[in-house]
Amino acid sequence: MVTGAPATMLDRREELTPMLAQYVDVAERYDDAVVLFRVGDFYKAFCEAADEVARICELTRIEREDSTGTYTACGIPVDNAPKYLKRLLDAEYRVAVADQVEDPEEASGLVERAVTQVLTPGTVVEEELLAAGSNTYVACVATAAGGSEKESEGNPAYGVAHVDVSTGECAVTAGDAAAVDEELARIGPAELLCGPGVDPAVVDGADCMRTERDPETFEPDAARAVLDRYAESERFDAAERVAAGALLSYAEYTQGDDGPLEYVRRVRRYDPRRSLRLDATALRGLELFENHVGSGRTLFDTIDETRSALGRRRLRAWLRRPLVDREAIEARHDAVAAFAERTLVREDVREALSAAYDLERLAGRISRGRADARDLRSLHDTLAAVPAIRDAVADVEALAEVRADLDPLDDLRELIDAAVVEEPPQEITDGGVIRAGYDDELDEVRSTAREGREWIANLEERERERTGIDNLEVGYTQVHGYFIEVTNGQLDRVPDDYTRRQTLKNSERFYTPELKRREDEILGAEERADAMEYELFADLRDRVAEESDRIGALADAVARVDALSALATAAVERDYVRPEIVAGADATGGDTGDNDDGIHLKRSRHPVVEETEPEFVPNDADLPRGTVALITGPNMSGKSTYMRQVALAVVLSQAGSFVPAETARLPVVDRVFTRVGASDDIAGGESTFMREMRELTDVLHDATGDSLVLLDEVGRGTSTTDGRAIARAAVEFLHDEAGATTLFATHYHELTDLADEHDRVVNRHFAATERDGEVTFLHRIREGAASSSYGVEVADLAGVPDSVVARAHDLVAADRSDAGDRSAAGDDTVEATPQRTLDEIATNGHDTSSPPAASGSPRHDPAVAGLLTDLRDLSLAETTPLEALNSLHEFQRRAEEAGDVNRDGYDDDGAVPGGGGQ
Ligand SMILES: Nc1ncnc2c1ncn2[C@@H]1O[C@H](COP(=O)(O)OP(=O)(O)OP(=O)(O)O)[C@@H](O)[C@H]1O
Repeated sequence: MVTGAPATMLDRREELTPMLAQYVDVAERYDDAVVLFRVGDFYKAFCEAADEVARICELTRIEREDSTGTYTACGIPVDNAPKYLKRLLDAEYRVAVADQVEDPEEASGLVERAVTQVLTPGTVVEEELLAAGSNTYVACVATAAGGSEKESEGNPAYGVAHVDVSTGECAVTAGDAAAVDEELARIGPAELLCGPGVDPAVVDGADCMRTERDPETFEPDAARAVLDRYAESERFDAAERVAAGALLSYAEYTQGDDGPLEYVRRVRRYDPRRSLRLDATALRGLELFENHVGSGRTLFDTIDETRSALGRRRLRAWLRRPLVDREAIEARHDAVAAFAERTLVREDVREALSAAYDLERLAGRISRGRADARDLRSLHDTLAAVPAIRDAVADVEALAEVRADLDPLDDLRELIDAAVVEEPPQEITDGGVIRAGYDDELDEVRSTAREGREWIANLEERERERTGIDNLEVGYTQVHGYFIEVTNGQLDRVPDDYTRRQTLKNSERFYTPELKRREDEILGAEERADAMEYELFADLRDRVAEESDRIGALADAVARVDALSALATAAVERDYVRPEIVAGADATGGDTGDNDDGIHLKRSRHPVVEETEPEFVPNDADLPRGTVALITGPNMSGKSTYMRQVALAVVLSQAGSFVPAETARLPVVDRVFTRVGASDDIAGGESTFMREMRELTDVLHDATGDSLVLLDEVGRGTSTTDGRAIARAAVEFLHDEAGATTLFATHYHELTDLADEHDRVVNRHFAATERDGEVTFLHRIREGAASSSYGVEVADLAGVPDSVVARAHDLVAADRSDAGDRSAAGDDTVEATPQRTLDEIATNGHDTSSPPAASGSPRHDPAVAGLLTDLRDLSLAETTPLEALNSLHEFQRRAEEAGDVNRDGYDDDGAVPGGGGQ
């Protein structure tokens, strides 16, 4: 990274021109950033920095020459800066913008320049660089003592703070290492600061830019001094104080170090346990906001019917932190129901919301003194939309609370309307912003200018009359100002009071003393009017900024209305039902009633899959509290989808939404745990199995009787024996110790006998049918355990060569009949299902010419048994196609050796490398 002052300039510092010396001074002070230096209409970088900026922004470098020699420069046009700034931020650069801080025309000598802001990925405020519907956060993790000593007894080890500099939202919490990981996953910061003493492993999961700060800003006293400017420091834990203080000091630094950020109006302290806990694994596994496979659609995309950026951010926050307070959940359901039942109210509100601008970010720009006249007009237009929203919800009792908060701020709206013209220009320094009638003095100055212009407009006619020169003309040029033009033929009629101004080929231009006086008057008046307008505007902006608390409260209400009406729209359009929240259930520790307080869904659907699956099959879920449901069934039969849809119903319900089902009775869950397939892709440096075990550890440590646990094929990353043992032990623990409601999808059919020994373990399975040799998945959940997994059929569907499929069928059939023998002998109990067994399916429609299994057949040979075990244990997820072929080749060889092979009919294409004895 090329930051700070270019080395080549430092080397010859004494020789630099004053401007470049100024550049080097600034660049030295901001040595962690690339400095963009305002020169005329460009932001410039020089020497090495110029090379880097040119490379990243794809701009041309130019060679400059001055008295001190040649150097390279690169300029970003000021008018088009955001586009290039974005590229620099994307390349993980911090950008210090050094602006001219005095008027170049008034400067004597070198114009003074200073860094007015430091742009970083987490602290940008430029509208063009921000995603409208999501927040951009910078977060900070710090220890209580700023790293100089270990945290004091009993207090949480880490503080985690985050701030959105564009809206001023700032919050802080504290917790242990696991809580930090979970919070960072929920916050999803664009940039992260870490205090000294923070174990790097703690913040390992955050995938964002890291920013180094001076360790001094994490000193408890220094941090407290900063936090004091924003909040009552005593309210916070020691670690929270350090995290919030250091973070706000960084936020101030990025905004030009002008002192406290007015628009950070409060520092909210929160307890993550007051919301449904979803850690990084759950957020990913349930695909709430990210989905890298399949359709790429997420739950949020599916239900996002918001009309404003404000509402979109709110809905996102609701989904990220669903509630655990039953009353609060029901209050949201009441409001959503009210909107859902009243189509007209909903439509009126949504139409009015469409006119709303992003109040939070407008308020931020106004407080920062960055708002232009158009921003104030946008605020006006948004305020003007509020009465319509209020009127629409007037008679709806469930919306009374939010209605009360919808203060249209009439005084502010009227003030802006009286002051600012309807369509103001972008620039606030060139006049044309303030309405006539707003300020007497301005009106007078303007009328002086107007009268002057009128006097000039009539001058031509008056002078023609006075001089008798018929073709005399009055005109104006930028350079020479007003003039009276007389053609050469008429020059002898020019009166004495005309003074020559300019000679042209066929004419002369003159002025009179009165014309000169008027001209000065007009120009002076216009200049004064512009300056007065700017002052009046800045004053108006300050007055509006003083109301930022009220604007903030209104923004909050508008965001709520938008999110609630969006949830209602999603519910109506997608046929969701209001969940009944089970009495007595309250994950905050309230009484948890009787056995009936579990999850009960009738004909539930997966909200995202049903959008793309034209014939989605709804399924019931009846899971009394503490039930452990073992779900078996073929691959691709719908197990994962089912488990996720149950969890999504819970998440949606607690976020305040209705749920995709015919009826729903749901408890309040404290935490959703997942160990589902998605993490396989992101195992990173760890083995898949290690990752799986880590996730399982979290579940087993933290799940409670109020938790919902989804486990998908736990144990498959290791050998069958170990995997099965781990899976069984985990189920027993969840049932006996944690008491968590659990959905456990597994291919270990042996586990299904757990239902015989444990009260709350139940077996469910997904069935498939077979017609004309083809397997059809019914996607329907049934009582009992599945008999087999149809993995071979799925291999067939996926296009595995016929010979391999046929051979696999044979091997499975052999293994099955083997198991059947054992089962008959009483050493393996598999609950039978009404479905046909795989053996039947496998041998029906495929030319499996292996001999029928019988006691004493070669399959009982230890060599064959070993072969079968190895075949089963082969982890396909971790095997490359080439390795698979080699393994297959090896299996064939061993099978042949065992003398139990009938390869006729399997060798059609002889595709095995090395020939395998063909
Ligand atoms: N209820 C349903 N109705 C219609 N289609 C469904 C249903 N459930 C799942 N599907 C479809 O079946 C496919 C497989 O589903 P899913 O991934 O849930 O199966 P699975 O049993 O978990 O498979 P595996 O054991 O291989 O992980 C999905 O892509 C989905 O499109």
